[in-house]
Amino acid sequence: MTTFIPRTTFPSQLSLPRSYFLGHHAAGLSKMKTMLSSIDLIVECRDYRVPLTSRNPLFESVLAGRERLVVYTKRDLGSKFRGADRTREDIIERWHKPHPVLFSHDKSTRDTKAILTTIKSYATRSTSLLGSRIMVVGMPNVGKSSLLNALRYSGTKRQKAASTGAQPGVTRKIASGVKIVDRDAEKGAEGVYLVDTPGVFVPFVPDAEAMLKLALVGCVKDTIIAPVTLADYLLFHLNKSRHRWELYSDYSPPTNDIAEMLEGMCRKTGRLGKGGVPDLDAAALWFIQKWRNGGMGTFVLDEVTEDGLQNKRYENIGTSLTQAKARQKSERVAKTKIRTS
Ligand SMILES: Nc1nc2c(ncn2[C@@H]2O[C@H](COP(=O)(O)OP(=O)(O)OP(=O)(O)O)[C@@H](O)[C@H]2O)c(=O)[nH]1
Repeated sequence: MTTFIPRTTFPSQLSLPRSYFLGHHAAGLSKMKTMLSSIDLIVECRDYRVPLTSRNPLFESVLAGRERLVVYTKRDLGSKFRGADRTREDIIERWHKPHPVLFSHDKSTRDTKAILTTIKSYATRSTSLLGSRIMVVGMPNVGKSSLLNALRYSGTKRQKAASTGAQPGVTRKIASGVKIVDRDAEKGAEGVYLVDTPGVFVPFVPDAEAMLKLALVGCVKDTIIAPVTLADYLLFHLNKSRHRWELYSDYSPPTNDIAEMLEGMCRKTGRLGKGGVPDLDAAALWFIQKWRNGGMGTFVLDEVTEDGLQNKRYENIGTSLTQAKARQKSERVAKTKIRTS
């Protein structure tokens, strides 16, 4: 029997779109900027599975000058159980020292309480008689509204106030503040309000693999990148992960060939078109969704190393739409040259 050797690199994707900076992202960001003077703290959400790639430098440049608390969301999807990946979390904490960072699973009372306690400690420094206002920002679909709902329930026992959804772009406008801590007249403490904002994508993603990661975790609509390409990228990671191929062993033998795996999946799950032809796109979407829901292993897509964040800071990430357009144009020209040479 031949030994299966997983791929160590993913084929380069020259024609992959690298931008998803929509009108409501730009509008939301400029509105956030105008609101800064009334905000005491920014809670910036990043996805636990892509702690480096889901950092949006726009939040640091456009929303500079406010205290910031970084929360790594969807911890349950990147870590087998709470505390299982303590080393990784220690490294992430060191990236941000001396500032605190927190990790969250929106269904974990313990995680939510820890975030609420930290937020309250910032809120006590506010001198406003109207209470303290906190703005939650982050890439699309990273879990901002879910965090808001969890904090509201934990702090006030009130039911959810923000809509959530599996695709990005559910929140399109900046809402008015939602109360997450009631006013306490006896202690003389004013209420704490959380302002939900629309997810904002980076104007330009420097490398194609970063775009694949962001699409896989759901920051980009599923119509932007071909599902089979995305499923192939997931298979690449699955084969490299500690789970290896056990998680898809119902559908195919260990493989680096996405068509072979998806065909097996189509046959097993009945995703067949006319004449029994496997519907690879449908199977690819199902496979991706299953992973996003935690049913295809929990692992992270970014490599977490001590100098990871430091190295990322110097990467040429586009910070303006003009820059993004210029980069896209030069890439188009380069591609045309390759095609015609
Ligand atoms: N497993 C898991 N899923 C989560 C968690 N937090 C949020 N989600 C799910 O992720 C999806 C996106 O959550 P939202 O709260 O709508 O994300 P958002 O950042 O507000 O999205 P935008 O409207 O695009 O800005 C939803 O399907 C949530 O149920 C988490 O901690 N764990």
